[in-house]
Amino acid sequence: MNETQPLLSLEHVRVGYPRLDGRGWLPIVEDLSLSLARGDIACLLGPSGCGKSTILRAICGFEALQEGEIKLSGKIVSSSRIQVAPNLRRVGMVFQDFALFPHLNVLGNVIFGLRSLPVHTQREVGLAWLERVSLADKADAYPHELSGGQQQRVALARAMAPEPDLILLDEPFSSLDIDLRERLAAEMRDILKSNGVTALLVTHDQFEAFALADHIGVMSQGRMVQWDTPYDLYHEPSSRYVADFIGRGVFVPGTIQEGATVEIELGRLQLDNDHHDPVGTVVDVLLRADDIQHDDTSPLLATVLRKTFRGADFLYTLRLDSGLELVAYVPSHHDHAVGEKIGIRLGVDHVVTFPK
Ligand SMILES: Nc1ncnc2c1ncn2[C@@H]1O[C@H](COP(=O)(O)OP(=O)(O)OP(=O)(O)O)[C@@H](O)[C@H]1O
Repeated sequence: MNETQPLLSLEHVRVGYPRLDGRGWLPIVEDLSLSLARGDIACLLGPSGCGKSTILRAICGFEALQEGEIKLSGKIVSSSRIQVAPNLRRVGMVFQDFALFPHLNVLGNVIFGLRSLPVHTQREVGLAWLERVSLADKADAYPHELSGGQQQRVALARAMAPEPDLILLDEPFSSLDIDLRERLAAEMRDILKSNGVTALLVTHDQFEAFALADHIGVMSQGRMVQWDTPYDLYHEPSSRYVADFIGRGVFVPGTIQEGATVEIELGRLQLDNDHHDPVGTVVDVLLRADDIQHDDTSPLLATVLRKTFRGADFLYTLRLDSGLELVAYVPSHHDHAVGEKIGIRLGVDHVVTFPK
């Protein structure tokens, strides 16, 4: 096994579905490349219909490629000419609806993919997996007797028991309530990491992606627009699309000034050393909700236009006298009324600009 070789790589992959009128193909995934190291957890994030599930299906071997290649451990498993059967790929899949077998008990579900092993080994492996997902006491229960979160963990154990090289998870938490989702996302990361499993997950919930993934790929209309760590995706979005899609924020106009700074209505901000726009260039500056801080002593006042209670904080939408609108996370004990003026100041750590 070559340790430096990616476990999964997609190179210029193109997938389409036949058009209903029979005239050619409807392009769904276009020129998509990505690579995943052994033990990494990655997440595809993007709006509904951008082709995330189609990519998972292509990696599993359920969809053929029109162009490009998919390699697992360096070996081509899909191309326009090669299509290795799904059951020979050593890829496990957890679907959105878990798809547990209702007539099998929990242990029966988990050992479903182990039929080539002796019966006592199947049982041993199955029980060990139930232990890992904290469901050892539910081995004899049937799926309908379990909560959504428990069913989800059975589905995960079932997919992991045959020790696939790669596990694919298609919106595994989408049918669960929000508290459970957050907890399970963290649990899932621990289970995957402690077992050294490589995983690719699809979601359209960015917080789920942040909680789980080492790398996130943001997609738009079948293309990968940025493949990065969660931190860099948030702090260094490469396009307006990504900046808009990830986190809350607004774009405010600014002008590049001497000394690698940018002047915006709220003050002057220091740019990174690698910023090369000439002085006088008009740009848009990304101001995240966490770049605006509430400060009662600040002379800079903004009117509260809207507020959303989020538990620990409020998301305030604010308007300056000039009409410029901003968003700000403010600790929730600062409970100001809509229409009230509050003091704010800039607390930008890393300035991101985009061409106007
Ligand atoms: N079997 C199919 N035949 C024709 N079109 C399909 C088929 N499956 C999916 N599509 C279309 O392909 C596009 C991408 O679908 P896909 O399920 O990959 O998107 P997604 O990003 O996973 O969306 P969501 O987040 O809503 O699940 C959609 O426009 C969908 O209607």
